[in-house]
Amino acid sequence: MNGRKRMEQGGSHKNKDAEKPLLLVSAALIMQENRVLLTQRKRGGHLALHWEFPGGKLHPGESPEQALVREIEEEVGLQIEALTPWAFVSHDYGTFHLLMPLFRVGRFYGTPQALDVHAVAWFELPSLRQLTFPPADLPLLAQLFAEQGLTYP
Ligand SMILES: Nc1nc2c([nH]c(=O)n2[C@@H]2O[C@H](COP(=O)(O)OP(=O)(O)OP(=O)(O)O)[C@@H](O)[C@H]2O)c(=O)[nH]1
Repeated sequence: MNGRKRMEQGGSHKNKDAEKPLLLVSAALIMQENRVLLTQRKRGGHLALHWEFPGGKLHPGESPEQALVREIEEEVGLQIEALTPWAFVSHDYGTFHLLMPLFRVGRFYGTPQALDVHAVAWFELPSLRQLTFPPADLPLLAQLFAEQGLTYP
């Protein structure tokens, strides 16, 4: 069976041995003048009101890059280009396992709007220490800070 046939709605597929869904999510590192663009998750549901890197689940048949272009347009109304793989997360959330590539965005067009998120905002790196992030994001934040010669938290 090929990878596409094993995909389920919402970008997840079964890990045959553990029977734990693998959730495939694509996320964006969008930076401008030393500030990073983050979105805040909606009220209710998983990790409500946590800040995170904008992005979302892969739809069946999409590449991570295609999913990210679609999600960023839907969530914050930006058109993004020149995606470069930067890091990835592999995190066990208990009921599912998250696999999330984070792409650095080379170019974007438009002004961020909170279209399908609770909020969207630009943050100076040190101010990220005051925000609440999903546990899966902590290694990404450490890597982002280290790149700028800073430590997280
Ligand atoms: N976009 C994004 N998702 C993340 C990050 N960190 C992290 O753990 N996730 C997890 O990856 C999944 C993202 O999928 P999503 O945003 O489409 O999930 P959702 O539950 O809001 O979608 P849904 O309402 O369509 O079901 C969530 O389980 C979320 O908790 C991150 O930095 N960015």
